Amino acid sequence: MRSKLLEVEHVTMRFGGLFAVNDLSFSAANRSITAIIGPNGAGKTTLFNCITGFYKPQIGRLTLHHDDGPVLLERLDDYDIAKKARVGRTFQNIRLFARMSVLENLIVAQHNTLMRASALSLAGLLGLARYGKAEKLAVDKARYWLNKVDLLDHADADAGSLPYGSQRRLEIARAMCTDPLLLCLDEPAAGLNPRESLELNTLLTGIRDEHGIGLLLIEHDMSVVMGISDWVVVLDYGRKIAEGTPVEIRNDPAVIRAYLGEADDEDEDR
Ligand SMILES: Nc1ncnc2c1ncn2[C@@H]1O[C@H](COP(=O)(O)OP(=O)(O)OP(=O)(O)O)[C@@H](O)[C@H]1O
Repeated sequence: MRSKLLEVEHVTMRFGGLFAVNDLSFSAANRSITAIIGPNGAGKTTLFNCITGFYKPQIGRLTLHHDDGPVLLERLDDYDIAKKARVGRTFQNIRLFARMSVLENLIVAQHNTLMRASALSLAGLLGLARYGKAEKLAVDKARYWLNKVDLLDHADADAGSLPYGSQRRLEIARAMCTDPLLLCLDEPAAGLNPRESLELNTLLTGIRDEHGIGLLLIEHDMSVVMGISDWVVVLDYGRKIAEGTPVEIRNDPAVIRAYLGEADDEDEDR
């Protein structure tokens, strides 16, 4: 069943006099893919940075609905947003540990769980059973996600040596290893060729359908947005100008105007 997972209420983020996000409200459901689209500079990444704790919005509320109650994201420190609120993220510019192996990148992502099991490393150092079990689970989970993103054969390669499209998939696997309830993806299709974009669509719909989490997606590639989104929110100059299903958004005059930069009536009258 789809229920409200993320609620964004009247969020405003200003940089000096510039309203990067301006009185923005919408919600994203669990078990669904919500795309945030809009022209360059519309405020999409700033919104992600507010959700993931990199920025604190000056106004507004960001609520993540867990089974056992709501979590107010803007009140948490950024590291707690991943750990306690269970919000995962990938970045516009890939941020892997390039000199670590593909598998190691996924183990490091689970460092919180391993640290807990090691009682802050003493048990780990002593090789206690609890730590050994947690370590095995971490490796199993890493291998599960490597298989999902078709990188199991490259587990021992340096992450930095992978082709670009594979690094993008590895970033998604790394985020999934943290067991997020909400996965925020910042332009996951950037730089992918059409075949890789199609594979990405399959991966993301699989995550939605098999793992039952919510995905929030910033994306310029309309084949991805229109192909896999359940709901689309459109921003322009920090404000929401439309939201709806992909079909509704494709035909929305305000959206077409924002993207094509059509002259408004005032300009036409001159
Ligand atoms: N740290 C900052 N300081 C000042 N202005 C900023 C900062 N971050 C973003 N902005 C401005 O806020 C506005 C929104 O930027 P943002 O990066 O959120 O847009 P975007 O929709 O993600 O754009 P793109 O599609 O190009 O990535 C832009 O005008 C940008 O220049």
